[in-house]
Amino acid sequence: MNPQWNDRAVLSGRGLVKRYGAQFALAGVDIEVQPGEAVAIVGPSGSGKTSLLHVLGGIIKAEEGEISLAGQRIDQLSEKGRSELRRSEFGFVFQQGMLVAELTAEENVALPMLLGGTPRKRALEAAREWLNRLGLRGCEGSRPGELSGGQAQRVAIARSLTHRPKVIFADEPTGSLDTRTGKETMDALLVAAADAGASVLIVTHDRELADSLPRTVTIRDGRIVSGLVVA
Ligand SMILES: Nc1ncnc2c1ncn2[C@@H]1O[C@H](COP(=O)(O)OP(=O)(O)OP(=O)(O)O)[C@@H](O)[C@H]1O
Repeated sequence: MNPQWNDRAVLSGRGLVKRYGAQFALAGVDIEVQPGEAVAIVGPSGSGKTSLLHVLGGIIKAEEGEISLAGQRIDQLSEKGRSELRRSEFGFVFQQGMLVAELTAEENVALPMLLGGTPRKRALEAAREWLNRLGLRGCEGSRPGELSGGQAQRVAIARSLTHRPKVIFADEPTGSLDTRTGKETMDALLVAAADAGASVLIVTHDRELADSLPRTVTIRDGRIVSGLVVA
């Protein structure tokens, strides 16, 4: 391991480069996330925010650079290894909850656990507990089409946390909600993540939301221009 890396960081990226043809989505990004830390990632449209989230979360591979999770290199994992990592160590919340329409709220939340081999009864119990923590008691049997936008995002948040991931990656998680519901949903995400001891990386266009987090990283043209250092 590079001796300059901070042992405390739960997630580190060094020299990350991601290209699409001649276009640099990431042009050499260094970033460190501490355990339990909540970090906003802001920047103009097309600056590389989603690319950074996807590279760090193992959804896509960078062409260059090193990524480390709790001190272990993860950037050289195979597709299968990255898929297992995403399922066991990371949680994801997207702008549209991406819930499975045919499944109930509790089945949606239980899904990552079921895929990870947890017995159905135990997975559903844990799912109900998380739904309860996110203020969704009574919605366990509802399907996504029967939920409001804010409720659906809370289900997605519960789903991202049930397997106790080290890091949650959230891409515009409140982008499709009205301001008040967005703020309530964001608060719910931050409280639940803190409860679970997970770090959170949140891509957002919402300045107010970003300012409410302890640390904001600004990215421009694929490079971090501020917020590199932990406050
Ligand atoms: N799949 C892709 N194919 C080609 N180019 C891409 C692809 N994904 C991203 N890019 C390009 O990479 C650059 C960074 O895109 P990215 O989506 O990471 O930015 P962003 O900051 O998340 O943008 P936005 O705020 O609009 O979502 C942009 O120039 C974009 O056009």
